[in-house]
Amino acid sequence: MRIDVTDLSVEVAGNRLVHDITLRAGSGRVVGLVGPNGSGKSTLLRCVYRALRPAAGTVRLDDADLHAMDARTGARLLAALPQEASTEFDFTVTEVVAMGRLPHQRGSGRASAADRERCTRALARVGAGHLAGRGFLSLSGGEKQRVLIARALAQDPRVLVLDEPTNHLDIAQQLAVLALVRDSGLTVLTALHDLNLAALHCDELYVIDRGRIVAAGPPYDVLTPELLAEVFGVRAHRVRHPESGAVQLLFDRLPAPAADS
Ligand SMILES: Nc1ncnc2c1ncn2[C@@H]1O[C@H](COP(=O)(O)OP(=O)(O)OP(=O)(O)O)[C@@H](O)[C@H]1O
Repeated sequence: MRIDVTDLSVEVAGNRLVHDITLRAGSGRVVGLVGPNGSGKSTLLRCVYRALRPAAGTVRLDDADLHAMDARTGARLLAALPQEASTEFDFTVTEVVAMGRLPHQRGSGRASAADRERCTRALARVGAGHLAGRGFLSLSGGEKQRVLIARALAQDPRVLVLDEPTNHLDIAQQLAVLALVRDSGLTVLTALHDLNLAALHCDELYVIDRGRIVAAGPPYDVLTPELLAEVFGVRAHRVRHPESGAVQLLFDRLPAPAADS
């Protein structure tokens, strides 16, 4: 299933934070959204997963307008990992993951054996099966993140929208989660801070700066030293991974501008 964002603008409290964004994640593609702090990544993604309504423009899944769908239909197609997921109550891990099944349940809303099986499998896929009986609030940041990814997988969506899925994860878990996301075969739109992880795991990248898309394409074409200086204010040197050949970046601070004499 394809995600098409067309001419999307988003306003929060009367401020336009995201301007005229058009992007596409083709079916089964992993598309990364990168940009400096405060550039609008979360605001854009929140509108894609319907926590915000667009001020203008559309988000479509194949040809269906996501913001015109009822909540249950939308939740069967799209699962999200928000950046700051708050669970106010101390649910168990099993209960949190089971929330992912709600869009599929009718009537009593009771989980079936098949629902429970899906939840167990989703937890196992993120290596968190041993946490099933724990209280969610007692988990470490990385453990919480994995449980929330399991909830999104248990939702059995066609499309995943992820805001910083590697937050709080150690390096082994970062690589494991991104490999899992890739291997899911789902269409993925994900914000990532780590440009090297983005280069390794994404088919295409969109770069957002001050609420506007400023570059798009395959990682090697997008992550140029010129763009990284311009948008992120860093000096970057590109190398090839010695085994995979993937582009990787080495960073330095840009030299300070010469003082006026
Ligand atoms: N409710 C709000 N009212 C006013 N400004 C807001 C509000 N929410 C977000 N902003 C501002 O909008 C801009 C974009 O925020 P957003 O969270 O989308 O950026 P981001 O790219 O996800 O940042 P980060 O990488 O730091 O997570 C920021 O300058 C932020 O301060």
